[in-house]
Amino acid sequence: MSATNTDFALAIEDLTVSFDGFKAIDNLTLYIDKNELRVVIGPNGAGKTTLLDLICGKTRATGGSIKFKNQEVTKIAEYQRVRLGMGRKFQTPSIYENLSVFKNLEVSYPSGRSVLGALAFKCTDDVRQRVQEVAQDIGLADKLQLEAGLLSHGQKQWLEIGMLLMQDPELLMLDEPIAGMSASERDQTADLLNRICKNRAVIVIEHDMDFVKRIAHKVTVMHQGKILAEGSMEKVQSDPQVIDVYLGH
Ligand SMILES: Nc1ncnc2c1ncn2[C@@H]1O[C@H](COP(=O)(O)OP(=O)(O)OP(=O)(O)O)[C@@H](O)[C@H]1O
Repeated sequence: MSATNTDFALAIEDLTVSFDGFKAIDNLTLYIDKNELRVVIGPNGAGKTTLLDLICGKTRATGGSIKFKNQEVTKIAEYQRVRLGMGRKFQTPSIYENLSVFKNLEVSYPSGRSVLGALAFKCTDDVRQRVQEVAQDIGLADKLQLEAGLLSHGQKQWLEIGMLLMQDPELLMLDEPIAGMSASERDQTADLLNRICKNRAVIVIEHDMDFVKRIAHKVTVMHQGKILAEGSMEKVQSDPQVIDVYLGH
């Protein structure tokens, strides 16, 4: 396999990052297909969050390469990666609590991204239509006029995913999306993720194995900054090394 293959949404090769000599990501190679939902699992400190930090540009790699849609992005800034079509959701929601759900989605439309764009921004029919589509996807179509601060914890997480979807990203990264959610919110989040990975690649970091089973096309198991195992849920679950370092605990 080679990163010249244009069929990958994301091609990561020999990626390394050192913090004061400690390799949090150690020569890691990973390929994500278009429209693939990949779940990354592994014990605490395995390097999962650091991997997403490197992909989105929050942290700079010490070595190796990250290609997004066959374009080298390893050295470009975080905002430039967003413009190319990457979206990253962090664990704490960053919604505008005192604006309506509609407004939260509207201000996330790409033309509002620059200061000039935001000043000149008009809520056209295109924007309204996009807000409606995204609201359907995230299950908040009947909550558009509600103040976002009044949503439940789970609904706030979905709204934040919706704000990323407004930009129609081709790669979406989610770090523990069901943390703190009720059982029914977890079920709905699984359905939501299964819906939104139809048009884009999605990488999810998750610890809840029942949830992983419901969403993963493929699972990558990380350990000490490297990939320990990769493949279907069944394959990694029955891998003795994975049971030893992660699932058996
Ligand atoms: N900026 C940094 N400076 C120094 N060390 C760091 C930095 N970021 C991460 N690390 C270290 O890198 C290792 C991997 O951390 P990371 O948060 O990526 O693990 P993780 O797999 O996401 O763990 P968890 O499941 O607990 O979130 C840890 O040992 C962490 O202490």
